[in-house]
Amino acid sequence: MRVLLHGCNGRMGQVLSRLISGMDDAKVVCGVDSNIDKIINSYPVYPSLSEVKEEVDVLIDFSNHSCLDSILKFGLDRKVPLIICTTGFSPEEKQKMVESSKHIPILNSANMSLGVNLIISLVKQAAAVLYKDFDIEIVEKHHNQKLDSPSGTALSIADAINSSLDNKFEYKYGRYGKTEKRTKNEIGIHAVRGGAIVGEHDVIFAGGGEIVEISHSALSRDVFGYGAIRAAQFIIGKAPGFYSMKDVIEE
Ligand SMILES: NC(=O)C1=CN([C@@H]2O[C@H](COP(=O)(O)OP(=O)(O)OC[C@H]3O[C@@H](n4cnc5c(N)ncnc54)[C@H](OP(=O)(O)O)[C@@H]3O)[C@@H](O)[C@H]2O)C=CC1
Ligand SMILES: O=C(O)C1=N[C@H](C(=O)O)C[C@H](O)C1
Repeated sequence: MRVLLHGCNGRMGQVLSRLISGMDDAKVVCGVDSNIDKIINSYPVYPSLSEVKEEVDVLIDFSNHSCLDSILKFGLDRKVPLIICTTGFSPEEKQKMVESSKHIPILNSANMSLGVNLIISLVKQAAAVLYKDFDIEIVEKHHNQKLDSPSGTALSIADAINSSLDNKFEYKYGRYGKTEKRTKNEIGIHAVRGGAIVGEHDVIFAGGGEIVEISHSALSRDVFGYGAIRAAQFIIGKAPGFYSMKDVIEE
């Protein structure tokens, strides 16, 4: 598998470089990063996708949401499947991905770990049983270099719960300045930023007499890296479409 790493000099790009360098059946053939002076790589690195000369089988992206248009253009022009792991996309940007996936296979997931994708199905089950009597709050914790808040994973968890309950919940991002009581139809979403926290998500179902918590802690970025590699292996040869990690795990 010939991989193009988009965002190759970032934290996740470097994890992917290391993991793929230890594989016999995969190779990073080139990378793209706006910061080309930062790191010496064993493969060519370009400042933009328009300069890439190599033939690749898949593009794995861990960069910034502002790169979306150039990634979609590259995928569409070169007929290359895309694994988009970046977070912080607006609803309009997500819609652009969906439109492009009519022509090429695109997988987008805010969290590539097996564990988070498992808890997404667990929280849906829990919410279906508990939602009438329990308040639902999500707390996410990440390192102090993270740009987007709340995390893409926290939003995916909230969306999973909400879509399984007829989208009747409204999201409340923190409660600064609020002077009224919590209502039944809200999901609270809270972001903590500090130190080197890799990524933690707690989904709290708080009832009158008991609390149920479903939590995930990433102990290393390698879990996201392994998930992205598995997703890349999955998507090569697939028909155009919009895929998720659920498709990878269930194959
Ligand atoms: N789906 C998942 O499982 C995971 C998703 N993520 C997401 O992946 C993204 C990257 O995370 P992380 O690696 O920690 O972030 P980093 O900031 O460490 O890495 C991003 C890299 O992309 C580069 N970059 C930024 N803008 C551009 C551009 N326009 N063109 C080319 N390269 C660009 C950055 O360069 P510069 O330093 O110059 O800005 C940087 O080197 C985030 O959105 C994060 O939330 C992270 C972990 C897991
Ligand atoms: O920026 C990160 O680091 C992470 N971002 C993702 C998110 O926003 O959900 C996934 C992971 O928790 C790490």
